[in-house]
Amino acid sequence: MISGDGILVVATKNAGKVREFQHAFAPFGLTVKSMFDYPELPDVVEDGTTFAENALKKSRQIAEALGLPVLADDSGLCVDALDGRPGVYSARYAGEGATDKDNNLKLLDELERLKQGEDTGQPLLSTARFVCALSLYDPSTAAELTAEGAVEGWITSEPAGGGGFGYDPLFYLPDFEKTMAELTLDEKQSISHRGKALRLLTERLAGRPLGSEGQ
Ligand SMILES: O=c1nc[nH]c2c1ncn2[C@H]1C[C@H](O)[C@@H](COP(=O)(O)OP(=O)(O)OP(=O)(O)O)O1
Ligand SMILES: [Mg+2]
Repeated sequence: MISGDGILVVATKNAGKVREFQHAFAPFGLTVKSMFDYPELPDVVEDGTTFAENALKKSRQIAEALGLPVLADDSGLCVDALDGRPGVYSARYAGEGATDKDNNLKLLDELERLKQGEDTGQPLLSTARFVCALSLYDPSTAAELTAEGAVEGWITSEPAGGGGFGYDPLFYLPDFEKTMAELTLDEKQSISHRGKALRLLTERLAGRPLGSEGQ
């Protein structure tokens, strides 16, 4: 068990992530708490150069502050036509404090600009992938468990869907003929970067329980 009392703390201030983690952990009888439940804790500065580095920084800082095992997620969108940007800067692509809408507008603007005004009549602008790094850190042993997942898709100039969060309305999945924002929570979890990383993490957790190093 992760914390023994049916509570799992996730070091996030993203309501969309909280919803997805709650959905994923409900079948395990775990209630998810997030940084919305601990407003007194200071923000973690995400100055790592990789998703994994930032995820560890978030899980370790919050776990040490609370004295509990903590899960953190660092994720983002890597767009091929932009050489992998915005990547680890996805949340602040349009600047510090940017909203999802600001970031989506900036992404479409940059990709349209690359076409230099040429109208191809083609809504799919570039291949892209969502990447998610998870870190579960146990402050009592300093043990860290990690997992990464990715999902491939296309950036579309025709946003669609009211589900999900972040760049989901612009992320088109050819197999579904839908954007990520048009999927249900279950569907998104079954194919998403976060869903894949979570399944890997829970497999690794089962194989090597936290708090019992060396087994
Ligand atoms: O499933 C996703 N669907 C759409 N967009 C997504 C997804 N997963 C990450 N993203 C985007 C949102 C944000 O622009 C950035 C994450 O940044 P990231 O720093 O990991 O999260 P955050 O600052 O929103 O919350 P927090 O750090 O408190 O967990 O990538
Ligand atoms: Mg963040």
